Amino acid sequence: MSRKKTAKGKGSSKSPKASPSSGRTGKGLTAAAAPSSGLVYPSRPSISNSGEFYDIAFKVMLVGDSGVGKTCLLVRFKDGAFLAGSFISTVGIDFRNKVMTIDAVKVKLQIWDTAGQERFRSVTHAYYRDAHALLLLYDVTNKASFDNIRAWLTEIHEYAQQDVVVMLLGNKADVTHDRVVKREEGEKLAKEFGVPFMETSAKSGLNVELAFTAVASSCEHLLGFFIPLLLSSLSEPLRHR
Ligand SMILES: Nc1nc2c(ncn2[C@@H]2O[C@H](COP(=O)(O)OP(=O)(O)OP(=O)(O)O)[C@@H](O)[C@H]2O)c(=O)[nH]1
Ligand SMILES: [Mg+2]
Repeated sequence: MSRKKTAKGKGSSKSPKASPSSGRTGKGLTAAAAPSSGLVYPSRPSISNSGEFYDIAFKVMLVGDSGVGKTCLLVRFKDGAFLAGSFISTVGIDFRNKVMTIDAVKVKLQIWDTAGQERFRSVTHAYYRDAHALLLLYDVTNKASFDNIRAWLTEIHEYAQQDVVVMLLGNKADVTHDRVVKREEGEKLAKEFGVPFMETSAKSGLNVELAFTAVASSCEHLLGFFIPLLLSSLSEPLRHR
């Protein structure tokens, strides 16, 4: 079943044609982006679409087979809710923003929710280049989605930046009876590829906040690089926060 999903949040793109780099030089930003990373570095705290101030922004992409729970994970993280009911497959690509505070720095995550269906793969490829981090999901109740992780990693290496942060997530960990991929198998695969791993559940909320926090923190190699610049140009209100 495949129905077109409408964008809900203020930060959502209205069509799959939204520019992959739309957050980089978005309205109100004076972005001095790193040439290779595409890091958004406002010269002073900027304001997100939701009206929240932020200091720095990262683009995170959710990728993985259709049905693994990418959209549900994003909705759980953004809205704290679970999309129960019939499966509405994502068409093209969509994004939502969320501002988090990490080490006293307001980090805006622009999270791109991609369509897992093969027919949208070329659309997704165009967005890899600008991503700072990728959350690669499989479904612990779907062996094929786990087996396809190698192919996803190959694709990531082909299209994403070399220093992109990748994290492997085994989603639907709340399901016990239909589980076909053991936690240890996920751990082993992640170890083989040298990426962090955790199991999540968009349904129960297990590790959802943690996964996004971890991925944002892992972007610290970018953040760390820019921190001296960031601190030197912070406006007074932020210093007093
Ligand atoms: N039990 C359980 N079901 C989940 C979980 N996450 C998602 N689902 C269900 O899995 C189905 C697919 O979820 P989606 O989030 O739409 O999957 P997707 O990866 O976005 O799929 P595409 O948009 O086609 O790429 C839906 O029926 C969800 O209700 C979870 O953590 N636990
Ligand atoms: Mg989806």
